[in-house]
Amino acid sequence: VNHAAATGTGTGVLGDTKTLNTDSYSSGYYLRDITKPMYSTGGKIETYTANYGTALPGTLLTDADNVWTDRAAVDAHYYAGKTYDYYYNKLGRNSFDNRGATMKSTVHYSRNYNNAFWNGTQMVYGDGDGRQFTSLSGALDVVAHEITHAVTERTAGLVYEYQPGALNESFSDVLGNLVENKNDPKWLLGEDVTTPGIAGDALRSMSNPNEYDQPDHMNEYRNLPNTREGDWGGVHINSGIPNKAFYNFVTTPGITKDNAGKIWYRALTQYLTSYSQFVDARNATIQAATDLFGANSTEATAVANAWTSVGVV
Ligand SMILES: Cc1cccc(C(=O)O)c1OC(=O)C1CC1
Ligand SMILES: [Zn+2]
Repeated sequence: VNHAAATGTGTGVLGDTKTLNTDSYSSGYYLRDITKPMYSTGGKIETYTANYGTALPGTLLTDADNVWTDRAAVDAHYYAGKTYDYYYNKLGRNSFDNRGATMKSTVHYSRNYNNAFWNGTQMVYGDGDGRQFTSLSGALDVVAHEITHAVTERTAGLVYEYQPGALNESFSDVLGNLVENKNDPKWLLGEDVTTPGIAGDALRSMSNPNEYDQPDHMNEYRNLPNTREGDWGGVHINSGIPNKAFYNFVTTPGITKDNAGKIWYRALTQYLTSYSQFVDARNATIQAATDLFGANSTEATAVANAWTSVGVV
């Protein structure tokens, strides 16, 4: 059966209408995007449902008339495509492995599941419990955050504990917001899917980490145990420090989001390694800015000042 690219429409988690890249087959459509450059070597974007179970990847979603009503699936698919586009067009990376690997997402994972994760092979999204979260694929910053965990795993390999783990989390928050590209002065994370009953809140804030109980300076670094209860040494807590450094950098006059993304991406993929500490991230981002814009450039100077401002010297 020959595959042909088709254009469908779908309703997203927040009730919005989106145009979807789908794949037509004999008697219907697959939720499969075969329009990306990676398709030249077989790479696709595919979206599955776990049907509220935990077997992965579950079932590839199909539809008879190319009008898609599974809201979590619509957003997982559409936002994975947007994330692919950012990495390819802005950073020259071809999927998470830079070799055009197929990007698989599964929605409706388990029940009332307040979590989203990269499991080493694919993205997985819960539907939330309707109080803490709504379906987690409903936010582009969340989807790009998860896909960036895959990029980090394939490049720097920052281990998910203590300072390297907090850097791992921070790079996902940074790229999550750069891909989402909202005019959000607070650079929030997860604002579209957290507490559907409460407006204006989020999981984290890069402009003011303290607002969500994260440190924003080394003198507030939290020494936590490398356990589940200790958030693996505080990877989602101490990430406030590199997050604040990035915020201070990207809001410096003369610094553009695109150039900030290029610098952070170059540091992640060319200089950082498994056990890099915050000070290594300082040096890696200064070196990346120097490589791209010169030693005394506005960028290189602003990067150094940003890390100094959060006590990483
Ligand atoms: C919701 C959630 C729970 C646990 C881990 C993560 C994780 O991926 O680290 C997670 O997703 C996020 O943090 C995204 C950015 C909002
Ligand atoms: Zn994460």
